[in-house]
Amino acid sequence: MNSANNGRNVGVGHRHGGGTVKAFIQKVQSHQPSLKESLNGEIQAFLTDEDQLHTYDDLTKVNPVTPTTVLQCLQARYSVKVFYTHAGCTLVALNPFQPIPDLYTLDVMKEYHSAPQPQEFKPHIFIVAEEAYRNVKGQLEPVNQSLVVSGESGAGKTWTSRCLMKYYATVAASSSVMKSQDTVERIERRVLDSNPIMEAFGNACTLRNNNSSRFGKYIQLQLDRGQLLVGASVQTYLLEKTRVACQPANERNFHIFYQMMKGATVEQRREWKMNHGQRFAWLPHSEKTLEEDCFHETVRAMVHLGINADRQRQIFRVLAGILQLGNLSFSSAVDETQPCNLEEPTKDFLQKAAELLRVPPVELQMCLRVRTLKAGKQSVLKPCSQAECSMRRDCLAKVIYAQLFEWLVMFINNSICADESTWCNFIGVLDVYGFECFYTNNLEQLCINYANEKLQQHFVAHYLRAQQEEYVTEGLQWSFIKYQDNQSCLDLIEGSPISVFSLLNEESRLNRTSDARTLRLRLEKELHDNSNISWDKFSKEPHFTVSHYAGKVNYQLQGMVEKNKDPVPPELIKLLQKSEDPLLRQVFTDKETESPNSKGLNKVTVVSKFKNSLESLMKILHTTTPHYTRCIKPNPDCKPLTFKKEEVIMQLEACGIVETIHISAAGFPIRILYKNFLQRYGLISRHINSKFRFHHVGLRVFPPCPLLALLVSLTLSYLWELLFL
Ligand SMILES: Nc1ncnc2c1ncn2[C@@H]1O[C@H](COP(=O)(O)OP(=O)(O)OP(=O)(O)O)[C@@H](O)[C@H]1O
Repeated sequence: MNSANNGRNVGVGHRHGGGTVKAFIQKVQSHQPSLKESLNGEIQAFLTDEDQLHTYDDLTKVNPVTPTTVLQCLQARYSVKVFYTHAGCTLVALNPFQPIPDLYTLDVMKEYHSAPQPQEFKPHIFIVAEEAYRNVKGQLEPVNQSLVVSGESGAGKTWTSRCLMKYYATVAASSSVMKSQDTVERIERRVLDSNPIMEAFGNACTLRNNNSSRFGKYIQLQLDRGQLLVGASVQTYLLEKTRVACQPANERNFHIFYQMMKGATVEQRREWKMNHGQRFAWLPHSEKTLEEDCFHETVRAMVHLGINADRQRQIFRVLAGILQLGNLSFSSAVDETQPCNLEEPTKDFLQKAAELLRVPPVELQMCLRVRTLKAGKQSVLKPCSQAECSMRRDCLAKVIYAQLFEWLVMFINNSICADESTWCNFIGVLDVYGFECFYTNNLEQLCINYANEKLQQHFVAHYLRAQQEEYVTEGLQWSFIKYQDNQSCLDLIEGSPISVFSLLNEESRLNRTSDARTLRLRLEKELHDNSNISWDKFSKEPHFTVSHYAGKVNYQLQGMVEKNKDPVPPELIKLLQKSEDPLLRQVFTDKETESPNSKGLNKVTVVSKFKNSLESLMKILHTTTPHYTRCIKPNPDCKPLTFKKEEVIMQLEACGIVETIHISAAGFPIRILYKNFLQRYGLISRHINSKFRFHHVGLRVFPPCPLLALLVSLTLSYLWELLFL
């Protein structure tokens, strides 16, 4: 990242372990060798006390705060199996990659929940949970809370989100007192049961995580006036549907397919037309057994959520139909006027797919091989090329899976969402896919990394920038702490009028086959003076490189525009609308079937849709009190209790943890609006209390007339002071 444009200056003062932050920052910023030497000396002195390093529960107490000292403390803690550490306003969670006995039990939850000052206990995700819960209880604005869990793939976000949900399902249980582990039931049980279903359909085994979420989610836990959990709602973001038809090398498809293969009864296999030992092209690595391959747990959760046996059968039949589609392959046509044929051994799969999806086999075959072009009022049939046939087959599978997933989320919401009149506040848990940088990256990674930029910006705006600006405005003694502001990178991606997204959308709206080189030239012409984007002049592949806050990523342009258009041939939708399967018919009713060349021109592109959904999310986040948890992956191989310094330091730097610690250490740990402070603590002072109370009385008696209200309040408080003080 270009630190020249991203470092911003804002102001400092106050305490910082033994010395002042101001002094420390001055030392770091200075280029005088003597000061540098003295800093090195301080670091060495701090690190010499090796036995003490693991005792730092809060990294703001580390002195001096440098990447080295922070890293050493975290490593020392990890080696004694301490996985949580405060970093000022943020909780750092190191992934142990093995179950830790007694860390998340009911007793531990109770302990944190009933403690008068949970902050005095050992750092834990339950402290974050409890703090948010008490904020709701305290009704201090903003009352609604958001728990933002971030980190790279495999760092532990989903695990952490599950812990948070279990915590609230236990301590805020409305149906039963916490008696035993099994008493979390009814609505709490249903809320928890949404997890295995969404993970079965939305998670997959990737190179970086055996249970990687391939979608983002924001769960709002709805609380009633007594802060009891009465319901929840889930919002999901950008499911990686391409995985259904194309799995990256050495990765798997979504868990649900493997669960079905492994957990089905003989009868189910017969119904799904899955012969024993049958191989499916879209199920690579099915020999691998994971603890996530638990079909019965998914079915049990479905039952709890009210998905009845008939619906379940429909869902699994459709999924089995998708698998059969994956086995279809086409031979090239004899000449362009003839449609491609299905390869002989795969004809049987077409029949099976059609039966499972309950569509006429002849029509299914027709849709996959022949395109209908509209010329005025006339329709012209045009045979598809071999590549187009495969593309249509994949597209059919993707659109079915994506709609099924959407339907499931809607069903889950209907099952767990409380009536609006019954809840008044919420605690939101945000678990979005972590920053991704692969050998080849395309639109999916661009969207995922854009989402991470947005979250980082929320953190920067809410904490790093806003807090320092507030100190300056309030005239407090404060000198500047530099931090990385990723706003310029966000502007590059989503800004107006010219940005990567706007240019991509423009190209997607043109009624012609996209050309990666043209787009590459366009990007370079329009964005050449933006320091956050660059191009490797010697690369043969058209691409662009973005300097994200978490590192540089190369994005390939080949296929990006098509992915952004995400066209679904209208014939496929029409076919599914005719299906005799009630579920398919239901999810495809009302779906647009216009040709992509007509109405489709105005179709919302993938990036526009994603941007809009993220903006809605950001609006919600801005109205809540945020709590940040940074999950850290201590090694890339997911090995238990293995700490690789280089891996950890990169993640700490990417999320600006050192800057966060500086600002937290130097700033005020508790910040409440004066009005709220008075409301909460006014009782302590008789003097303030009388004025404040009577001011309220005045306002209540004469709400439309502030002057009269003021007069009443002044007179009453004067009389009060005269009589009693
Ligand atoms: N606190 C923990 N205790 C024990 N194991 C953990 C913990 N946190 C994470 N893990 C292990 O690490 C694995 C990866 O964690 P998780 O799936 O939560 O990562 P993630 O950040 O959500 O990744 P992705 O972005 O790919 O979805 C888990 O399957 C689990 O085995």
